[in-house]
Amino acid sequence: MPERSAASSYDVGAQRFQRSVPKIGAEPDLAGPWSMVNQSNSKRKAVSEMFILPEHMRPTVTHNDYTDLEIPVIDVSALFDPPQHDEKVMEGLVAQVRDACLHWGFFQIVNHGIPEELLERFHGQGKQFFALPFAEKMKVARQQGQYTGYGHATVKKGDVRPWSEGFYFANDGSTAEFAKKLWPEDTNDDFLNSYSEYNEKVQGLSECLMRIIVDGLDVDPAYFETFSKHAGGLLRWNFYPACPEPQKTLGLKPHTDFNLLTVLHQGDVGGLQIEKDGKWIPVRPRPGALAVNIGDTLQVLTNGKYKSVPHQAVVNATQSRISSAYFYEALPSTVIVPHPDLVDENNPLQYEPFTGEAYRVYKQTQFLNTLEHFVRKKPDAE
Ligand SMILES: O=C(O)CCC(=O)C(=O)O
Ligand SMILES: [Fe+2]
Repeated sequence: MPERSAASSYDVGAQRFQRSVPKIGAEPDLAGPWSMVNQSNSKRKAVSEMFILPEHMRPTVTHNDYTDLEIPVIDVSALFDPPQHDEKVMEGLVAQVRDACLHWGFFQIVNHGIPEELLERFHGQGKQFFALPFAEKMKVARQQGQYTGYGHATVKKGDVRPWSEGFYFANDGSTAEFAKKLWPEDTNDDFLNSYSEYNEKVQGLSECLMRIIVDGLDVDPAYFETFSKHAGGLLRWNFYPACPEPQKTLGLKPHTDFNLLTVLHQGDVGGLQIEKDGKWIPVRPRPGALAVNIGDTLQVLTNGKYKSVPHQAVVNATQSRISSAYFYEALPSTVIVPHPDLVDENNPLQYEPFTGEAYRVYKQTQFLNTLEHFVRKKPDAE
């Protein structure tokens, strides 16, 4: 249960909704970062108790147990090449994306226009950052009420620790501040440049993806502009050190993402798993490809038509791994309400209105199934 809560209400059309919304209570978990616990002896043979999950929560499928199940891989070059004016090619792309959103909530993309060199350069900076001594990294620790910096925004005191560390970036000047704290003598241009180049490219790509995702819904696209017009993104590096007992812990516990859509650079080591029909499916990394998943906000805007896919990250005994997740999201203050054209007698309104802010806060208390908190109660239960 949240420690503190506040009532908040939104007016939407003629209706007024009241929600109990927890305040930002999650303290940055200074007891948590992986390197603090493991700084003195990262080669130890056993995993500290605080990372060990109860048996029923442990991973059931290893990081590289790839199956033949066809996770969609979509060539999106039509977004950039001259064929974008060729209706047939665009229609084909929209149809593939629509199919993936309906059946998977997830797909991989190739020929997406972000150079592999840039992906590698940005990851290289991540590797250097996480290799810094713990005390150095703590100079940029996430502060209470903030979403940027070093730490895990979704981990609370008392949780079993994830076998990972995170670093959150926002495009608001905080990255330059972090660079100054980490490298006061010389602000490490490579760190700042690779972040801003990658951020700009991945933001542009997310905008294009959002447009083709919306095109596949066959509804008035203008409605979505309210949410995507001011959309921005939070970026997170996830670092998963090699783990002596990978079967007892998880790099990231099962969750859905909160936002419109996520563009993930998996790196070249497996670890990402998505849930499909009640089974965990490892996603085989493809050189240069990016993974895309639908987030909870888009699930709500489509009134549940497109599903936000549950996913998790497992770790392995020999290789560390780094991933970068770009969370393309509506302005946190925007009230999220399903598209009216997707609500009818056969598809009743599924969610109560909420803001991204309220959702983010709630996510800190409940990592998986966060959206359940905002599911509309059946009229007879009201
Ligand atoms: O690292 C991964 O493969 C998954 C990352 C992820 O799910 C996240 O950052 O939300
Ligand atoms: Fe995620």
